Amino acid sequence: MEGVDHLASERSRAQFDVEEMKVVWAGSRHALEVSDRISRLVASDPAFRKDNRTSLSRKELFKNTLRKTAHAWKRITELRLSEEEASRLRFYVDEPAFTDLHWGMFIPAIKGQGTEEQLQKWLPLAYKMQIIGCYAQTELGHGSNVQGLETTATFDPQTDEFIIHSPTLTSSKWWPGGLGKVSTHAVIYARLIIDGKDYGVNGFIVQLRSMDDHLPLPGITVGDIGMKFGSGAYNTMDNGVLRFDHVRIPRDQMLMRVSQVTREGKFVQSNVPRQLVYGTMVYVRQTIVADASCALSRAVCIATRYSAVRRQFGSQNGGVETQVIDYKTQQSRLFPLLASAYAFRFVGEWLKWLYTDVTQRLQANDFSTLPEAHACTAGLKSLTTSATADGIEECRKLCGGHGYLCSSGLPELFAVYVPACTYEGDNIVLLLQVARFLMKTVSQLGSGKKPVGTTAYMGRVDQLMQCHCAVQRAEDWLKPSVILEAFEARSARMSVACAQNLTNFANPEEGFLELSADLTEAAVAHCQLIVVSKFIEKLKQDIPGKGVKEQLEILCNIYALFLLHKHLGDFLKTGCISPKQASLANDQLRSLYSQARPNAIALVDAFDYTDHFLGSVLGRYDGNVYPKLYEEAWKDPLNDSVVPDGYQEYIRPMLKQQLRNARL
Ligand SMILES: CCCCCCCC/C=C\CCCCCCCCCCCCCCCC(=O)SCCNC(=O)CCNC(=O)[C@H](O)C(C)(C)COP(=O)(O)OP(=O)(O)OC[C@H]1O[C@@H](n2cnc3c(N)ncnc32)[C@H](O)[C@@H]1OP(=O)(O)O
Ligand SMILES: Cc1cc2nc3c(=O)[nH]c(=O)nc-3n(C[C@H](O)[C@H](O)[C@H](O)COP(=O)(O)OP(=O)(O)OC[C@H]3O[C@@H](n4cnc5c(N)ncnc54)[C@H](O)[C@@H]3O)c2cc1C
Repeated sequence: MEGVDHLASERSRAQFDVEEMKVVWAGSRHALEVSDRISRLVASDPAFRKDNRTSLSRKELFKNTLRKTAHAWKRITELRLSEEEASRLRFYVDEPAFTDLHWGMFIPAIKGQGTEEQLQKWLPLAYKMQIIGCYAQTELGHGSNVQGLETTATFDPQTDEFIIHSPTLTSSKWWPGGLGKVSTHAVIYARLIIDGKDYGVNGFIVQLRSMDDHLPLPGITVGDIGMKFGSGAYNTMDNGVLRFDHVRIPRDQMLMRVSQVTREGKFVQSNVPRQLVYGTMVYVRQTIVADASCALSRAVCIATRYSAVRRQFGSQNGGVETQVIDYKTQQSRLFPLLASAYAFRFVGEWLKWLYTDVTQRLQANDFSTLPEAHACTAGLKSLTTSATADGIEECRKLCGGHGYLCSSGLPELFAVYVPACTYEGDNIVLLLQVARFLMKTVSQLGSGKKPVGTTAYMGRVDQLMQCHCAVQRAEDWLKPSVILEAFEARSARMSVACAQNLTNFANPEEGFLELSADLTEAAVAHCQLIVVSKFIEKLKQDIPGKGVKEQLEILCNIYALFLLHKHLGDFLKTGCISPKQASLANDQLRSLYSQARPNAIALVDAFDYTDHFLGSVLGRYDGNVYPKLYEEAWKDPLNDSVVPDGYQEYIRPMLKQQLRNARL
């Protein structure tokens, strides 16, 4: 039935003001207005149609993305959209494209690592898209180990140029998005060689293709690396391969904020830390955390709406069957994901603040918070993307068989999202970075250096090593101070245990390798503490709107107690809580699920996603799932003809053969 809201009765049960929750989710009333307006603009523009993506060939798909990108850019310039509006437009168009790397990495790399003159020369061209750039760091042989990159940039004092060269097959640049078919320029990471001496990896701006006919410039071999996981999905992106054969670039195309090479070929290290060469990754990891809440909330929105529509079993005397959302098992799988989406939203907001703060400090030559910013962005990128990728797959299963159909929107969402666990730093490699930071923090505890920021709790390590959880009744688990202490004690005890175990090794690096699995678990505990504590901090703010804060408190408690339940081994092993307290936490969690139940649909409505953006028959706002699923099936190209192509060649002869055999 068109026009009927099948979820109306669900919506009428909400105990809070959904419009106010939309403001909280968007970040501000202004952000909500922008999001709302731009999402409708995209949804109403046929050029941004995306329901045919999974059935296009790679070539059609890619050309389609080029068309959409050109159209998007035209609309952005015609409507004079602000940076905020353009970035919302990119979000709602919902298609990975070379522009992501141009705006998301190429420009930030120049901004972060270029000198004033370099910014003035390159940024205006890039902002007007008169050049298109990508970020070419990873090679066939090395991705995680950036110091292992093999591409060389050798200074030639005769001509005042660098010679960019790929000395081996494994030095071929491999993966950069936008490189394969589109980019005219790239920020290339290469080993700087002067007079035979290796000065490590630095960034260089290199032109790749002619501005006249788009052909690769002399000495450059470039192409796409081939089809990736899933249909549609990330195949809209031209991830590329690139080789250099002694390509010359002027000296002033080395990004020289961190280190410089003079006309005489002298290497000069600025007073900024070398780690700033890795600065673009810090920036992008922070955006990836914010994006995790978007991808997870989208999957959760689909699974929640569908779980309220879907009925199985439980019919009494011929009455209606039970909505699957009413099963406690469904709630215990779905509601923690709903809570995680909100948790990641708020930690993403906080991380954006942290990044802005560190950037301002860097501009004033204060580098003190860079290690903390690196550890937080690396750890939270790892934690949130792993949880989101797993969460999307769980949402698919929560939708039963229909979740496996492309029309549910979940397979493509998973395929697009899952590489986030690998790109911008493999999630395990990033956790090991956090672990190094934690071990350093623990080792400095005795030195009088007070830990600050997200490790400030380590300053109370003596108390945290001995404290006893005060929970006696299930309701005690609702106290933020109780939750915080349990998470802080767990994290501190796990880090201290690793640090103590490391002392058993004569060689600390050997010890680090041997204990790396334990170290990643300590890093996860620390990152989960950050997410929980930032959710709790958010609730200390003034949050207007009837019932809004109460719902967020329920979600915060679900998030924390779900983690406690999932990682019970950690909490029990480190003696932070007793088995009895664990069981009380579980009782409380069940009660929280019951409290979340009547609000579930409204809590996903607060994401304010259009049906166009969700791209899911199961997640439709009106819940009119079955007629639309039925309709969608008939649109499949296989149903263009009643009798399939190939019948005459393959089916008919087989059937005839069976008939002959039967007669024999
Ligand atoms: C179709 C329609 C379109 C419409 C469009 C219209 C137009 C749109 C307009 C606007 C739109 C705007 C859109 C924007 C969209 C943005 C989206 C962006 C999406 C991006 C997608 C992502 C793609 C993926 C890209 C990549 O993957 S790039 C490659 C990333 N590679 C890695 O991450 C490599 C991982 N490895 C490492 O990071 C390091 O090598 C290592 C693991 C850290 C090891 O380093 P090293 O060998 O040096 O070792 P250590 O000894 O461990 O470290 C030395 C010290 O350095 C410290 N450290 C390390 N890293 C950092 C760091 N990053 N920052 C600071 N410090 C760091 C470390 O802690 C050590 O310190 P110490 O004190 O202990 O010595
Ligand atoms: C879709 C996509 C887009 C990308 N876009 C870009 C781009 O635009 N530009 C760019 O430069 N790159 C890009 N990349 C490359 C990406 O950044 C790397 O693939 C990523 O950093 C992982 O590195 P790797 O492939 O070398 O993995 P590897 O490091 O080879 O990982 C393989 C396995 O080894 C493990 N491992 C590695 N090192 C350690 C260690 N020290 N301790 C324990 N375990 C370890 C990992 O956990 C993993 O399980 C992209 C990749 C993908 C998938």
